[in-house]
Amino acid sequence: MPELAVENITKSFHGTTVLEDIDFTVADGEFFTLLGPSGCGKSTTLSCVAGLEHPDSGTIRVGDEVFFDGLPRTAVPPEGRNLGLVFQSYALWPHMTIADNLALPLKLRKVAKAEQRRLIDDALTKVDMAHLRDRYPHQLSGGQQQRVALARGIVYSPGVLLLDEPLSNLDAKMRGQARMWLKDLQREVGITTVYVTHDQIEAMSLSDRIAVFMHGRLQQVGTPVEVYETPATPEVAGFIGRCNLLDGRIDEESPADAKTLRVELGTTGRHLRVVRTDTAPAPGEAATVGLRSERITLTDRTDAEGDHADVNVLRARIEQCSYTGARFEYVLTIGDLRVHAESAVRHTGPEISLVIRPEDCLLYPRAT
Ligand SMILES: Nc1ncnc2c1ncn2[C@@H]1O[C@H](COP(=O)(O)OP(=O)(O)OP(=O)(O)O)[C@@H](O)[C@H]1O
Repeated sequence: MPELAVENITKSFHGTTVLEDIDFTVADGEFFTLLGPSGCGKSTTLSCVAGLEHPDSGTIRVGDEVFFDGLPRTAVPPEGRNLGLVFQSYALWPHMTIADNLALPLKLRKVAKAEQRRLIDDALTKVDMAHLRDRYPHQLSGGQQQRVALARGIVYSPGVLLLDEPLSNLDAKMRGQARMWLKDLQREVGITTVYVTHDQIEAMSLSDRIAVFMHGRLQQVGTPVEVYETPATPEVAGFIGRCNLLDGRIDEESPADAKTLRVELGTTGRHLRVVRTDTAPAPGEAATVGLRSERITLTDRTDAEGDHADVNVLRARIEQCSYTGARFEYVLTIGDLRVHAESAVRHTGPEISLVIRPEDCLLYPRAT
């Protein structure tokens, strides 16, 4: 299966731009996720790949086969694209048995009867539903209906599987289980998959690579580790995981040649030493520091503030502490800055020390 390429697509609805210059490629067999908050354009992008919507410009192709081209205008209809589609609503026909629901796309493709039976059994076996082939959709649980919808998406061996929030109707526990078998299924079938979700845990645990969308633009494409460890923008850092975004200014005294920079934190009069990056703002310029809540170490010790053998130590006040079972989540204040932190240990405060490694601080120019 050649790669799926989405090249510079733009799309407006009623004069409002909802996709701006979206550009990515999905490799053969890859699990590729479009992730972002509600309304950022994920589903519209998927619909453009499926042929249910047409971009205003750009190109969508699989290898040399062009599905859409703005110039000259080419638009292959959805049924000509050989894609498997599974949506949040399972869209199974209620008056048909599970086997008949799967037979429908095969009949449309004029597959011989005996072959239909073999393909249906094969697809239902893959999702562990072969024993329920003669039931009707209303006789199945939500999770079982979702498996059937997936079996129907792969029964005719499409070139690419497009999944739009397929697990979002399931409860939290079922979603966790469904994630695991979906990943196993995708590996077993080896099918190129484009997956839409606003759930970062789902994206992180399922994907080979993630495309992070915000306001109709692609912010970053990378592996789960890349988007988590080196988010391209403060927005990506803030969307994936729990990340404090602290406004500051690069200290005028920061030496230009050192590996680290000092950032004055807002108006607190406190400083944080952070690792210098290629895109670091110059001394005196406004900066945003991203600090993941789980990378902050909390200690009751009353170490003096400042640099301590390669770590920062800051004193803070505990404003709130919530017990979530696995850990305690804290809201802390450093002067007028609010910081979220977490720990496996209960600290009663009211004063506490934060230990922060410079390499755990993400540094960005502050957006004006
Ligand atoms: N048919 C349409 N007509 C007008 N506006 C639309 C249409 N479809 C989508 N939009 C708008 O385009 C923007 C992107 O919508 P889209 O459904 O792609 O977002 P999304 O990221 O998938 O969000 P969600 O996670 O809530 O489904 C939104 O502002 C939406 O209101």
